[in-house]
Parts: sequence; C-alpha cells; structure tokens
Amino acid sequence: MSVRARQLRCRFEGEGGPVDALRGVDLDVPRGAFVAIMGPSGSGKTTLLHCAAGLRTPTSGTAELDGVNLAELGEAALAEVRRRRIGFVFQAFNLLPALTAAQNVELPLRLDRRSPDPRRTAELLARVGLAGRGDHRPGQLSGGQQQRVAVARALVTDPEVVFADEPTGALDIGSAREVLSLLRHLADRGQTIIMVTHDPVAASYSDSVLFLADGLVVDRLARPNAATVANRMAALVESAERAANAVGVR
Ligand SMILES: Nc1ncnc2c1ncn2[C@@H]1O[C@H](COP(=O)(O)OP(=O)(O)OP(=O)(O)O)[C@@H](O)[C@H]1O
Repeated sequence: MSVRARQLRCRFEGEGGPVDALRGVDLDVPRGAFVAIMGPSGSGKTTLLHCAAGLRTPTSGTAELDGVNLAELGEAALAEVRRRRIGFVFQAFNLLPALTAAQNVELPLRLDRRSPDPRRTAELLARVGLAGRGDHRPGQLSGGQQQRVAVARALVTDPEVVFADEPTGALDIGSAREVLSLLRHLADRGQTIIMVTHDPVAASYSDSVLFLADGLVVDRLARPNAATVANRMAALVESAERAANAVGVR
C-alpha cells in the first residue's frame, strides 16, 4: 500500500497557546518501501505518523492510502481500513493489562470478528523473541517484552502498511536487531513500513530517512548508513538548540 501526504498541518491548542506540530509536510512512500522518520524531540514525528495512518485528522492538508483520501472515507470505512490494512505500533505500547500477551496480539482480529489461529499467534510471538510467553500478562513482562508484544500485535492482520512509533525504543541491541530485521523482511515482501526512530542504527535498516524539525521536513537521505544518519541528526539537534537559545535570548 502506498502512503502519501500533502501539505499536512496540525495545530494543537496547548495550555500555553497553539502549537503547530506540523507546518506543511509532504510524504511519499511507495508500496514495499521502508521509510524512517527522525528529528529532535517535539519535531512532529508522532503527529505525522498519526495523521498519515488516519488516527488523527490534520488541521489541513491530505493523507492518502493507495490514492484514497482518508478525509473522504466515512467513519466506518476509515475504521475498517485501520482494522484490516494498517498495523500500528504505539510509542506507549497500548497493551490491555487484563489480557495475556497472546490475547493482546489477537485483539485486532477479534475486533474484526475474525477467529485467531493460535499457531499464527505463537509463531508471531516467536518471531519477536517471545516464544513461550503467550500466557504472560503485560504486568509480568519487561518494557522491552511488552514492546515486542505490541510489534507482534501490529503484524497479526498481515497489514499492507505498518506504522511503528519507536518500535525498538525499549529494546536491547539483540532484540532491536531481531525486530528491525523482521520489519526489513516485511518490506522486502511488499509490506510498506514507516517507522519513527531516534536510533541511527535502526534508521539504517530503512530505504530512506525523512528528517523533521519544528514541524517541517528539513532533510532526506536515501540508502542511509548509521554514521551518516548520526551526523545529520547531530547537526539537526544542534541547530534546534541554537534556535531555542536564540528565542530564549530575545
Ligand atoms: N495532544 C496534544 N496537545 C497539545 N500539544 C501536543 C499534543 N500532541 C503533541 N503536541 C505538541 O506537538 C509537538 C509535536 O509533538 P510530537 O509528539 O508529534 O513530536 P515528536 O517529534 O514525536 O516528539 P518525541 O520525539 O518527543 O516523541 C510538540 O510540541 C508537542 O508538545
């Protein structure tokens, strides 16, 4: 599934006044591409992911999946697209504490009134390194294990596009590598992957990196390697800090 956005703007009414999280962002991700989104904290990465996936309505601009403008879908059709065609890994995992790991993974199928196949659930848990943990509840799992349950849950419907918000943020190096290799494999098979990350090594698994700063796309990098990504990020963070200091001085 291709993902496209044009001139996305998103304004939040914050306590200290309005915040423009996105100020005109374009996104073009062809089917089967793996794109990483990076940028300093607060640059709009999560907001972009939510708008592109139809979880949030932008203030203006358009988000399209396979050429269909999400704003033109009714609530029911949009919910169906989200249930059947999109997988989303939330930054805060969003697991249900009363359900086991396996039940959490199967939830998107049950919400779609489909019967889960326990073998497929077990296989997915094994692929994220959680073989034999299916009957544990989130409270009995480490943060990294919970994050891997969240990744397995996003994949259970075999979605055409996976949006992942820092899917390796809580993982040790070995588990992160497993999850990233899995995402890379899915992209090579034709699933589209859009991943927010702070980690240059994670970004190096992608086909291209989009850099955001202050709600705008400020750079792009094709065929990234970790060192080049780290250099670009360092430059971006430095200029964001310089801009913040300049505002403070004024
Ligand atoms: N619900 C909200 N209400 C008010 N302001 C918000 C809301 N969500 C995000 N923002 C603001 O919008 C801006 C962009 O937030 P966003 O979470 O998209 O950034 P981010 O790049 O994902 O940050 P991080 O790397 O810290 O997760 C920030 O200034 C944030 O404080």
